[in-house]
Amino acid sequence: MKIFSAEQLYEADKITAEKQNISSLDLMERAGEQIFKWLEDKMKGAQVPLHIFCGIGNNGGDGLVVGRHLINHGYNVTIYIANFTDKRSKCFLINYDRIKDVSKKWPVLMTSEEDFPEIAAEDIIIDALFGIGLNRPPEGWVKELIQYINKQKAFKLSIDIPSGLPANTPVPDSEAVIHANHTLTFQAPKLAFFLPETGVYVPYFEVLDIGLDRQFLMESKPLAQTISKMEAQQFYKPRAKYDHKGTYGHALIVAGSYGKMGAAILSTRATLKAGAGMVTVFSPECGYSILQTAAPEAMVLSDDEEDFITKIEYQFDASAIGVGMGIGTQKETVAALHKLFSEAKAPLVIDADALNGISEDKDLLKVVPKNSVLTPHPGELERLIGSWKNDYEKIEKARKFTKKHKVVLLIKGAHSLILFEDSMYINTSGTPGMATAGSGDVLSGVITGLLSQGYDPLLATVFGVYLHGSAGMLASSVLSYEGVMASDIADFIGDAYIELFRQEQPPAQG
Ligand SMILES: NC(=O)C1=CN([C@@H]2O[C@H](COP(=O)(O)OP(=O)(O)OC[C@H]3O[C@@H](n4cnc5c(N)ncnc54)[C@H](OP(=O)(O)O)[C@@H]3O)[C@@H](O)[C@H]2O)[C@@H](O)CC1
Ligand SMILES: Nc1ncnc2c1ncn2[C@@H]1O[C@H](COP(=O)(O)OP(=O)(O)O)[C@@H](O)[C@H]1O
Ligand SMILES: [K+]
Repeated sequence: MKIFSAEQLYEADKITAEKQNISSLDLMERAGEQIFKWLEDKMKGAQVPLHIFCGIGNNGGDGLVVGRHLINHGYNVTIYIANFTDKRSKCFLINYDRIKDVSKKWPVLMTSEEDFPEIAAEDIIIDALFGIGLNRPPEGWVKELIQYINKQKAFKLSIDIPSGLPANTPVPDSEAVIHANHTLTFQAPKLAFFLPETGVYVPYFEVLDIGLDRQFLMESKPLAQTISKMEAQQFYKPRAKYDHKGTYGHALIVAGSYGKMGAAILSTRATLKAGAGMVTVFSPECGYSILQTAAPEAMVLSDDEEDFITKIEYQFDASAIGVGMGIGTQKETVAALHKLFSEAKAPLVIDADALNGISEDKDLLKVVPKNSVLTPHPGELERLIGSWKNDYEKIEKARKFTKKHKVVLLIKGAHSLILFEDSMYINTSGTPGMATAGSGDVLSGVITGLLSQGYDPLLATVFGVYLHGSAGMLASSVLSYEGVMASDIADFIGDAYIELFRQEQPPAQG
C-alpha cells in the first residue's frame, strides 16, 4: 500500500473533485459516511454514549457528518466544538448547520477548560479535533483538552489521524497528541503510523477508501510503500521441477567467535531454511565442532585462530555472502573484512559486528561493494550515520548514506524500514515476540538465503524482512510472545512460505 504525504492527499482531494465533478463537501460526506458505517457495524444500535470532539477545520467537519448520521440512526450522541479559532472551514460550517436539521440538541461550544464534559469509562470518544491540517503545536486549553481526553478510560477513536500528530513531519508537542485506541484513516496510511516515536499513538488503524482519484494515486510517487502479504506474494519466485541444489546457489556465512557461535548457527540455519542450495560457514576454529553438530546440513571452514576470525579464505564461487554475526571487532577480523569486501564477487549482507567494524574504520566503508545489504538495528545505525533528533531526520540521514554508498539499508525495528535510492519500503509483519536475542541473526540468514537463490538485493531484503516477520508471527501464535526464541523464528520460516499462499478461511456458518 502506498503512503502519501499530507500535501499529496490535499492534491488528490482537489483532483478528485475536478475529475469526478463533485465538491469537497461531497468528499467529506463520503468520508464521514464511511466512519459511520464502520461504527454502525460494530455498535448495531447500542445506546452507548458517544462524545464527538470536533475542531473547526475539515477534520471537525468529518466529525459533524459522523454525528449527523449517528443521530439520524438513533444513537446517543453529544457533539462538542473546540472553538479554538474563528477561521472555520467552509465544509465545517455547512455541516455544522446541517446538525440543526436532525437534532434540537445543538453542539456544545467549548471555549475553555470549564466546558470539558464528564465522560464515563464505558462511553466512546470520537476525536475529530485536528486532521492532517495541523500546522503548529496545540496550545492552552486545546492542549489541555487533548490531555483531558487522554486521561479518560473511554475508548478513543480518531478520525483520519490522532489529533496533534502530523502525518509526515515531527510531532510539535508530544504532550499534546491523542493516544488513540483505534484510528480510521482516509485513503492511505500516514507515515507517522509506522515510525517508533509516533507509531505509539496509533496502535491500530484501518484505511477507509473514500474513492480519491485512482490515476493520481497510481501515478504519484509515494513517500513509502508498505509490504504486506499481498505484495510479498508477488515477490516469490516459484521453483521448477528439474531444479537442483546448484540452482539455488552456495552461500557463504562468515560468523561467530568464542562465546558467540550461536549467532553463526542461527544465521546458517536461517540461510538454509530460506532455501539456499548449499551453505558453507566460515568461523574461528572453536566453532568447528559446534557448527558440524548444530547445523549438519552446512559445510564448515575454519580459521587457524581459535577464538576469532583473522583471514577469510574459501575456494568456491559463493552465490551470496552473509557476514558479521557474532564476529567481534578485533583488529585482525576487521582486516579480514577489508579483504573480503574488496575481493567479493557475490552480493553481500553485512550485519552486526561487520557494521560496527565499518563504523569504526572508514576505510572499510570505502570497500563495501555497491548494492550490498546493510542491516543495522537502531544502535548500529547510530554508529553508522550519527545521532538524530527525530525519526524523520533519521530517515533523511539514512537516505543520504544509502545514496552516497549505493547500498540497500535495512533499519530494523517493529516496522523495519528499507531504503534504497529514492524508495522506502515499510514492513508490516512481525510481533513483539521477536524482541529476543538472535532474531537479527536469523534475518541476515534469510536475506542471504534469498540472495543465494537469485533474488536481487532490494527484493531479497524486502521479501526477507516480510518472511522473517511472518515466521515470527506464526511462532508467536503457537508459543506466545514471551516463549519465542530466535531459533523458533528460523524453524517457522517454512511455515511463512506456506502462509504466503494460504487462503483466508471464510467465517464459519451458523
Ligand atoms: N484531503 C482529503 O483527501 C480529505 C480530507 N478530509 C478531512 O480533512 C482533514 C484536513 O482538514 P483541514 O485541512 O481543514 O485541517 P484540520 O486538520 O481539520 O485542522 C486544521 C485547522 O485547524 C487550524 N490549526 C492547525 N493547527 C492548529 C493548532 N495547533 N491550534 C489551533 N488551530 C490549528 C488550521 O487553521 P489555521 O488557524 O492555521 O488557519 C485549520 O483550520 C483531514 O484530516 C480529513 O479529516 C475529508 O473530509 C475528505 C477528504
Ligand atoms: N516489537 C517488534 N515487532 C516486530 N519485529 C521486531 C520487534 N522487535 C524486534 N523485531 C525484529 O527482530 C529483529 C531484531 O534484530 P536485532 O536487534 O539485530 O537482534 P539481535 O542483535 O539480537 O539478533 C529485527 O528483525 C526486528 O525487526
Ligand atoms: K483527528
